[in-house]
Amino acid sequence: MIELKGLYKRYHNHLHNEWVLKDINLTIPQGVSVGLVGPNGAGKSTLLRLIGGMDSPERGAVIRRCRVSWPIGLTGGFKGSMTGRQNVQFVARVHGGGVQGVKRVIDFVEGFAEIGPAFDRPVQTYSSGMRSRLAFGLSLAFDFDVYLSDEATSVGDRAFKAKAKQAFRDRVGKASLIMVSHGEAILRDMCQAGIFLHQGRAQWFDEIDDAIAAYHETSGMPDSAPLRQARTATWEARKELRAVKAAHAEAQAAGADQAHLDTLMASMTHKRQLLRQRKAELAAVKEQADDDD
Ligand SMILES: Nc1ncnc2c1ncn2[C@@H]1O[C@H](COP(=O)(O)OP(=O)(O)OP(=O)(O)O)[C@@H](O)[C@H]1O
Repeated sequence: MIELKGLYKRYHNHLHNEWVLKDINLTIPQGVSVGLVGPNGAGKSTLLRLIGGMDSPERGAVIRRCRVSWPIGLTGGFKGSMTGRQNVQFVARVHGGGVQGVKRVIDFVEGFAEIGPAFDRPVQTYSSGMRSRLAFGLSLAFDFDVYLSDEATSVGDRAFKAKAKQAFRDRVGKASLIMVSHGEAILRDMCQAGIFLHQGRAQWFDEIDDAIAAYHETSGMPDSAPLRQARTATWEARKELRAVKAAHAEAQAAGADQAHLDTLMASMTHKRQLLRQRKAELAAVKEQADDDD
């Protein structure tokens, strides 16, 4: 669980002296993945940095009752003159875990980043995509309860993004995600709840769809009734699929008999088909809405 208590944040410079965040009070429950939404400059990245402890609030407190990662893909912390391997080794040592732990982290990052011999070259010779691969691998090498992800820092090519997404999916049930993205599809895909940031204030929504709808509402492009309906139907289908997946994982862990597992598998296939159908319907409604504009 993460508690945000009376958070205030502003930056002091010649351009900026306004509150970016004003009196934010929220509790993020354990195991719930959350998307941060809001317009450019609303303070999403700022809030994520405060949650991760990369920056401190002017007033208030962030109480972390779990292990929280640094923002995934953050490349700023690497030492350019050291190789990828040396950088990873350094972070792994700082985190403890002994010789075996350090070796496990290095092996994981080398395998995950897939940058070949460049792993043994100085980081200052890397392209931004290569740095990003190294940083992603490094974040995912540690078992955090909550991973932070900011699209501003998590660049990478398509194939690599898919790999990172899969890595998150594999952790569902074990860890959760707090994510900043303007990509609504990825937010819907990865998050259950949402925080909508607007004019320094934060509003919590149990459903990411409702947070996105609130954002659309205030940005002057409210969703039409058919679009809202199609979104809700897609959301319901996604929720049902998640529930069956969780039941299957639980049954498997508890050593349930094969017949029960088969029934759950069949149900999963059905729910997947249903979700595909709902997504297609949603895409059609969106296309219609775009044509009407
Ligand atoms: N280091 C900084 N120094 C001064 N001002 C900053 C700094 N970081 C952010 N800001 C300002 O704080 C406000 C919130 O920025 P932030 O990056 O948190 O917003 P955001 O919602 O993540 O935006 P975007 O969607 O454009 O990425 C902006 O007005 C920005 O200019």
